[in-house]
Amino acid sequence: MAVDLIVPMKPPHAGKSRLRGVLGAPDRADCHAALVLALAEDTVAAALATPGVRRVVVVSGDPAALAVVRELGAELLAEDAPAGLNAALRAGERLVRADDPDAVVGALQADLPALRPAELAAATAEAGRRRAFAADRHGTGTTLLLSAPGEPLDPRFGPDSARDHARSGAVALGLTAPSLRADVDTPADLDHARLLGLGPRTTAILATTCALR
Ligand SMILES: Nc1nc2c(ncn2[C@@H]2O[C@H](COP(=O)(O)OP(=O)(O)OP(=O)(O)O)[C@@H](O)[C@H]2O)c(=O)[nH]1
Ligand SMILES: C=C(OP(=O)(O)O)C(=O)O
Repeated sequence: MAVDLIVPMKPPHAGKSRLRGVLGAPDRADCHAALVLALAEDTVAAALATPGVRRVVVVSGDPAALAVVRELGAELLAEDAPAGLNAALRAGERLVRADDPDAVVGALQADLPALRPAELAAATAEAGRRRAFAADRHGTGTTLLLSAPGEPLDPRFGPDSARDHARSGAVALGLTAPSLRADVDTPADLDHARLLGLGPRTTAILATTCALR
């Protein structure tokens, strides 16, 4: 069954605060924003390359970031005023359901730079027609939430979202899929994703533009 994915993305200079200073000198805000954008680009590129993924809609309030992911082939939904992650996801869900009320809608985090299309495809296959989620490698956060066909996504991202998605009735996916579970919030997460194999854009930022400190 085809899946329409919503990818929420804060303006790169504002997002991923726990990674601030990991690149360049501590005051290199441009390095930080470039890294956050590269994480999202690699995530979006992998999602677009995944069999069974029909649409990838990026929701953001940052026009420059949206222009970059449009080049990759993503659709865009501009966020007028920041209303939070779950509100951004619900806006994306309304957009895709207007075209196909029976769609399977998914929320995919924008910080999965090691994501492999085969692992994302395996996750959607395991979900089948059930509302389901993939917890992050720590077991506390959520990297992917899928709706049942035509049913509400009901996103509950935030602290301990894996617990909240399970309590709300979503099925916890059991597949290993390490690249799908490797979201990057901290320098340790970035090291972990490097071991799995980063996508080309994040690799380039680390290698050329802003060397690791
Ligand atoms: N469009 C949109 N995306 C959001 C919003 N809040 C968070 N996100 C995105 O949701 C995803 C998960 O959020 P977090 O992992 O907490 O990322 P973050 O807020 O950038 O990170 P920290 O500053 O370290 O907490 C990231 O891809 C964010 O860019 C929001 O208000 N709007
Ligand atoms: C908001 C979330 O992301 P993170 O844990 O990466 O901050 C979440 O997992 O629900």
